Amino acid sequence: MIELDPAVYYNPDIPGVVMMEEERVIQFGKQHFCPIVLDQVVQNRYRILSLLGWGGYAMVWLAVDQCLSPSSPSSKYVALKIFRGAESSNDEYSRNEELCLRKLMQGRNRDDSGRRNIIQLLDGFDLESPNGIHRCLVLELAASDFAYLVEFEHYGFDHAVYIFKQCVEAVEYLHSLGISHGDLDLSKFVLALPDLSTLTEAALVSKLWPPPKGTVNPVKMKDGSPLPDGVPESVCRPCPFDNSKLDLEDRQVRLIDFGEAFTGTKRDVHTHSRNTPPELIDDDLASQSSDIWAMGCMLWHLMTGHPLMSYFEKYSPKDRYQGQRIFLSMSRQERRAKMAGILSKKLRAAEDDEDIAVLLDVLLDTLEPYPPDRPSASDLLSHSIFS
Ligand SMILES: Nc1ncnc2c1ncn2[C@@H]1O[C@H](COP(=O)(O)OP(=O)(O)OP(=O)(O)O)[C@@H](O)[C@H]1O
Repeated sequence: MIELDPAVYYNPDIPGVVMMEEERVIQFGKQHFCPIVLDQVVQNRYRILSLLGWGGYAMVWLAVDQCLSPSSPSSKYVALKIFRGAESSNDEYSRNEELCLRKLMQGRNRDDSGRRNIIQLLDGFDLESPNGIHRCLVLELAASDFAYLVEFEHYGFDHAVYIFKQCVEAVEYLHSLGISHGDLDLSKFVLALPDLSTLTEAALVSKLWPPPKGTVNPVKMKDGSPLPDGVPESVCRPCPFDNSKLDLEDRQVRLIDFGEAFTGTKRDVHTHSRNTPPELIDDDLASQSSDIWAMGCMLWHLMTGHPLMSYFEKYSPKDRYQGQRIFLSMSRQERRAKMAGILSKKLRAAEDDEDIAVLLDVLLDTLEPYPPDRPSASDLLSHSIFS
């Protein structure tokens, strides 16, 4: 039998490794990701148990806090969001996220609906590697994000509305403190976990899929030379929680990733392209109303399992905003008719069904082309869809 070499090769030209199964390049080198391996202890305190996920700016790891004291505000198991290396500890992107989270932790009352739907920041520190200074945020640990979950789970109308209401509450809380998220998408809402602190490490890790140790690939150089500084000895794939192994009676939602957040209005905000509002396509200013447009796109995604604008695209578009442009070229009535047809099939209901009518009202209001015509997050909360 031929033995397959499990190694992945570091390519200094990228610089990074290509993760074939994930169809992704993970960059290591100056100002790229921090070289972290499983079982490593970070800050003499957090031992790494698994990779949970990655984005453009950071890798997020599951860790156990080895220095937990009864007075500590932290939890036994946490998520460590470790940013790319920066030249100084004042990196704009990570600072922005941290400052915003700190403001959100301090604002309004602890028990406010909305505040509890924001991921908790527990601590923050700098970590040095040959790749630079990495800001590291210690966050409340959560399960998978909803963009991933809707691929496998179908939510009926009531369940989707229940989840969406929590998303709106989180955004209303943010907006009440003058902050816009700037990058709302289903992938930014994660499922809260029940208290797992009584579990042993082995029991906790058994709730992840795939098992983390099985995803580890050694990293080598093609020519057999030693790895350059800043490249980890091994890489692994994300192993999020497997919902079927969790007790998730009451589905609570948490909003994550405040790297694009801003106050007031802002140009050049990097939204997910499937949720980019018309004002940003036109290179105009983003505002709280831009978040509301994204909420409309998300509500559709949650109800149907697919991004809204993909239903408006024709063939394989070269223009990444083709869906939005076609959507905007239609009148409100034409949009309503097209969306009603799709929703009635997806939700197995008649086009004039009451649930569909109220859902279409929310969708069309949030997706008004002109930003001032969209409702605020607090207007949305008093909509009859939630009553
Ligand atoms: N607190 C958490 N608990 C569990 N998993 C998390 C947590 N925070 C983030 N993740 C996972 O890590 C992934 C990347 O996190 P995040 O979106 O914050 O990174 P990012 O680099 O800022 O992303 P982007 O490039 O989209 O801005 C998420 O999609 C999610 O799967």
